[in-house]
Amino acid sequence: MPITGENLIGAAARRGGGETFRAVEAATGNSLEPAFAAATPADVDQACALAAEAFDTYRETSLEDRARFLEAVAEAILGIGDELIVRCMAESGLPRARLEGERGRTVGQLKMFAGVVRDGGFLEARVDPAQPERKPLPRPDLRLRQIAVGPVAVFGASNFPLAFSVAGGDTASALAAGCPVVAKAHPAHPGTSELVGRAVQAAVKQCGLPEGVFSLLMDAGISVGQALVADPRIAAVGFTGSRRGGVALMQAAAARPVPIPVYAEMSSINPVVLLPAALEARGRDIGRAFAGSLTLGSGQFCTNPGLILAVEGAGLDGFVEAASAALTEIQAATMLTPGIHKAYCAGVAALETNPAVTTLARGLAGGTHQGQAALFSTTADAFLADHTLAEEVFGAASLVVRCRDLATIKAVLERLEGQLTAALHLDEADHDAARALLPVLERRVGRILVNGFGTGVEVGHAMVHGGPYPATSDGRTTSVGSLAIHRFLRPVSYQDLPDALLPAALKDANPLKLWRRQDGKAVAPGA
Ligand SMILES: NC(=O)C1=CN([C@@H]2O[C@H](COP(=O)(O)OP(=O)(O)OC[C@H]3O[C@@H](n4cnc5c(N)ncnc54)[C@H](O)[C@@H]3O)[C@@H](O)[C@H]2O)C=CC1
Ligand SMILES: O=C(O)CCC(=O)C(=O)O
Repeated sequence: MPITGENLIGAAARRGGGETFRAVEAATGNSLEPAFAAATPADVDQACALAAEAFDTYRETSLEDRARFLEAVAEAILGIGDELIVRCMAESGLPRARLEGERGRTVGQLKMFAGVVRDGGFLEARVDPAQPERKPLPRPDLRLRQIAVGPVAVFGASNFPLAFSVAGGDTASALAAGCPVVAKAHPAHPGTSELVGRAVQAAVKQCGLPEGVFSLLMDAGISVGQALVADPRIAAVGFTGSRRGGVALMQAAAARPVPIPVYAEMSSINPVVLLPAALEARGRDIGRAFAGSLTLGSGQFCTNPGLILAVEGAGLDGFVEAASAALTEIQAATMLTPGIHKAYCAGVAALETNPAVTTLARGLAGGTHQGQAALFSTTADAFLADHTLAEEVFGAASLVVRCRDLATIKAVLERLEGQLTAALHLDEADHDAARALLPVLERRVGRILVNGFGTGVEVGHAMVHGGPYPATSDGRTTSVGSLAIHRFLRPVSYQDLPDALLPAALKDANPLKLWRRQDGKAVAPGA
């Protein structure tokens, strides 16, 4: 499939009239063909108009048709073949195996949402039948279902060019909810975005859906994104990226005459707590495993373990020695963009020159665009006194905070901002200590894990990839897993509507065969 550099607006592919830009080969910094042209305000307007036009038809597609559409998108992505992986490797600098795995995750995610749609449970159908005889007042017939919120703007992430981009988790969950999507391609991988966008476009056509169900807009700057979020037809936003970008979109969305929700996944340093018995028994092993997680994908994961908390002592020394030894042998790896590499180097330099911080280890030095791993340490007092030490350094850098005792670990956790994940390394003798930390962690993070690291999010029904601000803009939700669909739904009640006018999910005969809540109790279809 040739990459043309066009915007995909409904069923059309049209060259933008805005500024031109080229993708950059991550490893060399060289420009790649072809030239892309940014969408114009008229393109944004048309994509939003088509999305609004498609909305009422698309949101009432049958559950089976919508599920088949999601599966068709998955098949179309696979149908691109190796060309997708090759282009994505060039644009992102990520290795083949990682991108093949990420493609599998993207396709699996779409198929999982197809299953969620077929199941129909997300509609949360509730029926409170009328009670005309109730005293002192009769009760009306009340029924509730969830409906799609409207067209959703999705911002692809730089660090997951497939699973968190054009047809990634935000798009899959929005389409599953019944929302048309207008995607804004990340300028770090426009060719990958176009290939995936064309696959979605083809699936829309193949399934006979209105063309406005999906559009894809290009821009190397921020004006298309700003226009998209400001457009009155956009009803919600999905975003993964920097805190600055996410906050800018939150502000743009809040400043509209009709504000809309922004679901932004932003920064996180993902504390890892090493508890004493585990540290004593296997500190070195944990250190080696940590070095692997830290440097995965050149550290460009928002789940990257950026902060280690432990009580000082021989166990922690063993961890540090083993982690440092492993890191000094790890090759530097190409980062996603020159900008991200520059930001990483600046973050590392700030830690290196901070008088309260000691450099424990650096990975092997690399080429111009390669990130060199870094491990630092500081004391709890210094960490608590300097808020810059708690800022995300996006890449393979981490800070060990030496604590006096468990109470100090708890005090540090209490002071952290919201996080996506927290990991506890523990043995049975650490259970009491862990029990004391769990309430703090529950308040601070979206996912708590034991004897592992947060990198590599499982896509499933019980996953939360979210967390309190600034990990995300709205800690009540997740951007990964089936619960993500709820970001793009809202409940509507139907009072005393005749059966003929009720949506199928709520009709007396329950034609969709849904589990429903009748008077608050779960009732099986046919019961
Ligand atoms: N925590 C995380 O998951 C991630 C964090 N980052 C951090 O973000 C930095 C920059 O990386 P990017 O991927 O380029 O993220 P970014 O936040 O700068 O950009 C992401 C997307 O949002 C758009 N955007 C950004 N600011 C905007 C604004 N004010 N108005 C409208 N649209 C806007 C961009 O055009 C792009 O499409 C990295 O160096 C890293 O520090 C990046 C990726 C993931
Ligand atoms: O660790 C993962 O699998 C996902 C990480 C993520 O969501 C991100 O880096 O943006």
